Amino acid sequence: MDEYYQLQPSNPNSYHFFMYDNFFNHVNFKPENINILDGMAKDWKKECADYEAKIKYYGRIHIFLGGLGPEGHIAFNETGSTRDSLTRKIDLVPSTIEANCRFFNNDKSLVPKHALSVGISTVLDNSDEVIIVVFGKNKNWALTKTLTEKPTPKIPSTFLKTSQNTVVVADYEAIENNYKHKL
Ligand SMILES: N[C@@H]1[C@@H](O)[C@H](O)[C@@H](COP(=O)(O)O)O[C@@H]1O
Repeated sequence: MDEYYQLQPSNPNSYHFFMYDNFFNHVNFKPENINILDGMAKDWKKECADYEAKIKYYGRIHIFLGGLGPEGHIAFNETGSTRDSLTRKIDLVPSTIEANCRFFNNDKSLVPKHALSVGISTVLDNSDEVIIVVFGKNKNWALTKTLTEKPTPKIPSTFLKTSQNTVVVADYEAIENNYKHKL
């Protein structure tokens, strides 16, 4: 769904590396059937447009499987992302850089400041099913807002409610919080 901008695929913190290390290296997918945004693309606009075109060419995505950012992002759709957003380059917000610096020796200066990401429309309008997994206490706020707020670009995950085909899977820590009474 997303990749850091200008981070080599061989970098252990890239989503390329993560996906190969945790999944693709253990299954027998044909390489030509693996499609991850190229964060190193010289022309990021073309890369993003080509990604959208490829999805349209194949018809639909059967399942999007993603997580939830601490301030309510889906993939890297940060605050301000609109319901009709498509694949594009995104400026990461401070809370995302803060949350992800745990993978970069806890050094915020090492976290890329931009990413390529599918948009909200890309996810919700092109898929049969969206599964969002939400684990941990630091997702309390975002999960509560996702479930209780009206859809708003301020918290892009609230747009999940505009699709009939979204399933949220959360652990107890993500649900049990100060906002529990509102759920
Ligand atoms: N770009 C990714 C998102 O796609 C992911 O949803 C989020 C939450 O990940 P996790 O569930 O591992 O906390 O982290 C990053 O910001």
